[in-house]
Amino acid sequence: MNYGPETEVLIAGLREDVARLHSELTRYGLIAWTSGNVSARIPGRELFVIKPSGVRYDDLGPENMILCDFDGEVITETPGSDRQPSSDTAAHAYIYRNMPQVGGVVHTHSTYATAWATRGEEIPCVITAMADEFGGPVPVGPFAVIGDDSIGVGVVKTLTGHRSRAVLMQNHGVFTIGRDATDAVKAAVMVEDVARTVHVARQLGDPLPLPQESIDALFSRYQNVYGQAPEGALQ
Ligand SMILES: O=C(CO)[C@@H](O)[C@H](O)COP(=O)(O)O
Repeated sequence: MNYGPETEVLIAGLREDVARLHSELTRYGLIAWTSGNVSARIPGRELFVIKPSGVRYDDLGPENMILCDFDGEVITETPGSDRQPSSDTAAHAYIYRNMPQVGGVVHTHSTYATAWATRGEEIPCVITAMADEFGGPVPVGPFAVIGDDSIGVGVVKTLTGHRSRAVLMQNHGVFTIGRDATDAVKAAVMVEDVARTVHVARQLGDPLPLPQESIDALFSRYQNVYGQAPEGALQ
């Protein structure tokens, strides 16, 4: 299948990005063995690229990322199409179909965030870094078994209209969304960081809540002012 020169260049670039971004999950200790996955939407097309299922991270490359449509079907006769796509492909596809502002999706079983998910407990917004990055608590999504739309349905239901780009899927792990795949990977890194900090704080006592007006002000600054080229909140 050929989508024309402009789209083919986009697809090639996103294959490179998604393959490289998987190494960020190992770099930040967010995955074990072949767990987790990253995908990126092809702008302007009902297509996305995602990792192949169960392939070691050291063996991932642009050529084995898999191009799928928004029904989660592999586009045949494209690089990587000889393998099975991620077992979360249906979830990623559902998110792209139902959240047009989302350009990237990440799933991990990162330790501290997944520990919060096992309790079905949201991470309370008690540090300024959470206000900056998530605009409030990191919410919990419903328990859902892998393999069909149900995880995607839970992610979309929880995150639509929510400031957070991360959701703790009960008894399973983390899903994050972003403007692009890099943004979603950042959310996965940051949710594990804050999950760990708040977990440690809770071992020593009761963390003090942040005033809502401070959370709002911190989120607005971080999303609209912080850094070199702020792009504003995702939603
Ligand atoms: O949670 C699960 C399996 O229960 C999956 O999300 C794995 O963590 C990654 O699967 P692949 O992307 O390699 O298929």
